Amino acid sequence: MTAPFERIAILGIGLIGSSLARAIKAEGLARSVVCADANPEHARRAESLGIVDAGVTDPAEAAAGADLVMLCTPLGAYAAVAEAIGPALKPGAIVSDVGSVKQAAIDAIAPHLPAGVHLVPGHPVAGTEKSGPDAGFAALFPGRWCILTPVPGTDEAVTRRVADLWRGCGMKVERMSADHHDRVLAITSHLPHLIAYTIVGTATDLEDHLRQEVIKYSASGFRDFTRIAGSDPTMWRDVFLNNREAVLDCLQRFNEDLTALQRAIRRGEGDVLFDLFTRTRDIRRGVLEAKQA
Ligand SMILES: NC(=O)C1=CN([C@@H]2O[C@H](COP(=O)(O)OP(=O)(O)OC[C@H]3O[C@@H](n4cnc5c(N)ncnc54)[C@H](O)[C@@H]3O)[C@@H](O)[C@H]2O)C=CC1
Ligand SMILES: O=C(O)C(=O)Cc1ccc(O)cc1
Repeated sequence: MTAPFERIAILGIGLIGSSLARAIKAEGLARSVVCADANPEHARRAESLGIVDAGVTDPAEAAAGADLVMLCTPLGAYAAVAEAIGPALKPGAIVSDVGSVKQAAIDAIAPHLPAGVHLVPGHPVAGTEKSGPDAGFAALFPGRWCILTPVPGTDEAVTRRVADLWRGCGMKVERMSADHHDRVLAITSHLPHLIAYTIVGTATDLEDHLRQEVIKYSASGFRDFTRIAGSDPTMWRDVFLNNREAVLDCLQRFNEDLTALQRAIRRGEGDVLFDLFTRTRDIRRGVLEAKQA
């Protein structure tokens, strides 16, 4: 059977890039997979793991001749990477990405693409708190959602090729506007990370003797927060800088709700707490049911 792609170039071979490379190899989705990474050790490591056919540091070298170029770097590197690869892209090439914010991704990439090159932004909503090429695994994707945010007017056949790539990795694919994606992810992913960073930071700032106790008696609730707060600082700095408005909007609502809870506790309004906790428990049950479906 012929592979759907001749040559896929993955730019940034960290957690997501290397997971994708592994899945492409495992499922035979391309005849060759190459990567470029600004960190030469990551490019070499990907080669020695056998998950790419060649690993280089120059993104233009990797992108030259590729029919699909997938940006898998932190969002803050997108504009420079897109500028570097623009002149090397072959006519008809598809440029896509995996970034956690979509409107900023489009704004950073689109101006650097020559006419005749297609842009299909995407976001596999699957990940972990780990980073780098050794952290990746092909089983990251099956059963999870991948959201594509093509701009109106994008060639339907091209969008379908990218959707089929992610389906080939085992993902379910959905399409929406970049703006809608960014609002949804602000509340479901970005705010939870901000809260985890904050609570772990607050615990760290406690006086010395209390901090030791926090680590020693860390119950599972706090441990879960430390997992999320252990996520890559560069990646998450870039997420917040690139989804500023939607995150600030969620944060505003969150602060108001937190203040209401604070008042209920101060006033001893147990019914307010009980009602909220009952509603949130129903949501948790719904999440578990959706996972099993
Ligand atoms: N970590 C996660 O759970 C998820 C991350 N994403 C998105 O995937 C992208 C990558 O994230 P991860 O794989 O987690 O990060 P990572 O830190 O594991 O990998 C990023 C890779 O990009 C390389 N890199 C950095 N700047 C570069 C540049 N200018 N040129 C070439 N390579 C460069 C780094 O050396 C590293 O190997 C981000 O845009 C993030 O928003 C999407 C879904 C889940
Ligand atoms: O590790 C976790 O709990 C995550 O939430 C992973 C994750 C991080 C960023 C994304 O854009 C998508 C998924």
